[in-house]
Amino acid sequence: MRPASPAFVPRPLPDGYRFVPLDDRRWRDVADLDTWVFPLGASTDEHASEANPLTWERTVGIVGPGGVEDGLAAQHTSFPFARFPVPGARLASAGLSWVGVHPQHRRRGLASAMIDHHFAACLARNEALSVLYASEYPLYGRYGYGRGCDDVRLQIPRGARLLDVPGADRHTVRLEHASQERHGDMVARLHAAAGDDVVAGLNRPGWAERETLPMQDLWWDDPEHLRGGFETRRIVVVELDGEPRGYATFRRKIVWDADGVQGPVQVGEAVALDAAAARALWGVLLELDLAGEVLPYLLPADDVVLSLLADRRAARPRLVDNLWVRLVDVRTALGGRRYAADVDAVIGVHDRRLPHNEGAWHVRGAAFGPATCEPTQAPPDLELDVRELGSVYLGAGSLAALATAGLVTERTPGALARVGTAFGWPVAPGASWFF
Ligand SMILES: CC(=O)SCCNC(=O)CCNC(=O)[C@H](O)C(C)(C)COP(=O)(O)OP(=O)(O)OC[C@H]1O[C@@H](n2cnc3c(N)ncnc32)[C@H](O)[C@@H]1OP(=O)(O)O
Repeated sequence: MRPASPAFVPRPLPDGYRFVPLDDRRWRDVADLDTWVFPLGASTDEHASEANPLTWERTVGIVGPGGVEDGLAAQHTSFPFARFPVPGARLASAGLSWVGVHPQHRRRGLASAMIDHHFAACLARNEALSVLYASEYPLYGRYGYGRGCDDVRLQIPRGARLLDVPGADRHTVRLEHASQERHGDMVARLHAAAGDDVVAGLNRPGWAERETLPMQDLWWDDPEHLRGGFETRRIVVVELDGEPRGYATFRRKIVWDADGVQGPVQVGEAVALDAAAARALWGVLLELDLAGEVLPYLLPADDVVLSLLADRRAARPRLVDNLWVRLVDVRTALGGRRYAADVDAVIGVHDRRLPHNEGAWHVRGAAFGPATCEPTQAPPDLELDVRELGSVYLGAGSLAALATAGLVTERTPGALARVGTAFGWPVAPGASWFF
């Protein structure tokens, strides 16, 4: 054991600002600030008429010196992921989102105070992790978030050849307008099943489910200003003996030019329960008439389509940062995941913001079995900042690579290889939807 750490004291707001709780009556103010923060092209009225994805008790505003009448100076919310997938397990986590400061009030510490407020709320709710999509890459490292995984974006030429998979041609295909009423349950069921058991009992870390109704409403909402000239959302469902085995949402846009008629097809979320279903699904997506290229995004870095494409290079794969991860409670987070190799190591963690995370942690567990994490006074085998821990936590990233950049220090020879192997995971992490 070691002496208790000093308590976490959230950074205060600048003079004249105060936090305010928000509820349904403030939805228009929240939507209005959102139009200032994210210039999406919707008017306040249009934005306020869209599905409200917020859980109010997790949504906090800031008002400035002018008081409530001046509207909101800043706001943030978080999505409740009670069952967020981490390697081999699930942990209560908070999906931080809607972080925004009115341009009138920027660069005076409002966001920093909000992030501390968020960490305090996570600790009070026993959420060991906070995860997010970063609007701009440099924003969140300073708060201890690490780039937890990448997703892959593709530009697949229409008609690109796919490898044959036995049984694919036994599937039937339905092409329909995507509808929450009609497809909501099927999509939720297949999405969850695809993340739980990617292969032989291995889950996909980061594969966040849309756990609450507001999250589902957010995903299904299809406002015109977010379509960028594309059609309304469509869905392809592949079935075997009448049972859905995969789906993909997509939108098309027609382009008429001197080369003829062609256009992009955006693929929103593509999920299949096995290789044959995936082959059937992508076979349809790549053969849509009047298409030039097919543009899936938010695919995990090991998505099945990458292995099915006969010419992967022609699909011009590009890696983009997906979820960012912050260990708010290192002890629960390190003890709450599983490891891909036996682990028995002391990890020294530096955390300038959350003092209870600072210090040495003894992590023990057998390969793919439950693990424990206890504070210790033993000397660390490895030392790193909590940000680097976030970037390897979901099983992507590499401690060795971070060490080459001086971001991880090996104190016990061999620890980097052993612990780095244990932190990996055979299935690439990634989330399939923006929150
Ligand atoms: C999970 C999500 O919700 S992602 C969405 C984030 N929101 C957006 O991108 C919306 C547009 N931007 C904004 O609303 C604001 O500029 C925010 C939220 C990014 C920052 O708010 P501010 O109140 O100005 O930030 P604050 O004054 O607390 O600055 C914190 C630090 O971040 C830095 N910072 C702020 N904005 C940026 C930026 N766009 N790029 C790089 N650094 C930035 C500041 O320089 C400061 O650095 P320091 O800690 O070294 O002093």
